[in-house]
Amino acid sequence: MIESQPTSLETADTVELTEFDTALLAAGDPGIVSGLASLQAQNISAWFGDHKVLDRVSLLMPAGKVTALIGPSGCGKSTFLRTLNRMHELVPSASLAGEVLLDGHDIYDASRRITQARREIGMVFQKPNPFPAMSIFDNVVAGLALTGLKVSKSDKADLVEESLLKAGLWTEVKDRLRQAGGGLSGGQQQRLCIARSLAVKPRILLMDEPCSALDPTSTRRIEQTITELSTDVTIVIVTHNMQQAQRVSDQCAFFLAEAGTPGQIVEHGPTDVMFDSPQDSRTLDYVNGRFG
Ligand SMILES: Nc1ncnc2c1ncn2[C@@H]1O[C@H](COP(=O)(O)OP(=O)(O)OP(=O)(O)O)[C@@H](O)[C@H]1O
Repeated sequence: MIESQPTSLETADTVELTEFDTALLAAGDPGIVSGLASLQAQNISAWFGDHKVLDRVSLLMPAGKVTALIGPSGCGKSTFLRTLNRMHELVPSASLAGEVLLDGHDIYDASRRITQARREIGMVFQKPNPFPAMSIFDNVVAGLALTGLKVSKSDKADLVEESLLKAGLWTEVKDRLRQAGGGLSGGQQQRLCIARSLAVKPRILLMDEPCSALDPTSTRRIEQTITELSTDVTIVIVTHNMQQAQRVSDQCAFFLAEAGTPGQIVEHGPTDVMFDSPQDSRTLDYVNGRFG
């Protein structure tokens, strides 16, 4: 089959909530379900303008497991991650081919709304990005309005506690919930961002190098949080830290873009196999730090 680049992003959609979205969400959209889910990328290709950066990448990210995306700089890991919750299309020149199945349903299907994908598939970024002047409490619930979810005032307090507990931050902040999020340490801010993502009850959590701006102690605390979360939410994490991939992930996918070609997955499999006895010598060289 010859693959052609889409002339425009057929997935182009508005990020703003329409009245229709808000009404459906408030009414309890039957299309939005909760609970553990798998994510399956099928033949994902991605472009920025004419520059093809991913070539027919397929990967199953099983429910309740942590999948680590590893590989040298520029091989398309972050781009791939951003195709998994429809963030790639926010770049004006971006285009995409392929499917991303959330529990078997394509998130790019024309009948599905972009807000639904964003609610079910949350994301935590490299640099902690809480709203600095906003209170810790308000930071946690900030995502509710953006995804159109309505929660009563009394339920909000429970949701804040539950989300901070899951993110491993509750005991450190429970007595200062009304203080500004910007007053927390970098590691605490990142756990606050995790709590904010968890408050909308995502089924998948995407994490793009979530510890790269943190010290070793904060990094270990986030890794512990990732391990605890994986019973509730399927996690996909991009990391350059091979020890971290070994510590937190159940399976790894090794990406490579050789000699200017678009990124592809060289191989993927259980983390211990990928580190101890991978099939491809390039994987062995990479995980042993011989390049990248
Ligand atoms: N917004 C953008 N516009 C144009 N090109 C981009 C954009 N973002 C990424 N690219 C290009 O896409 C390719 C893949 O980049 P990407 O950030 O996905 O790789 P990566 O493996 O995540 O790299 P790193 O590990 O350094 O973060 C690179 O060639 C990069 O220059």
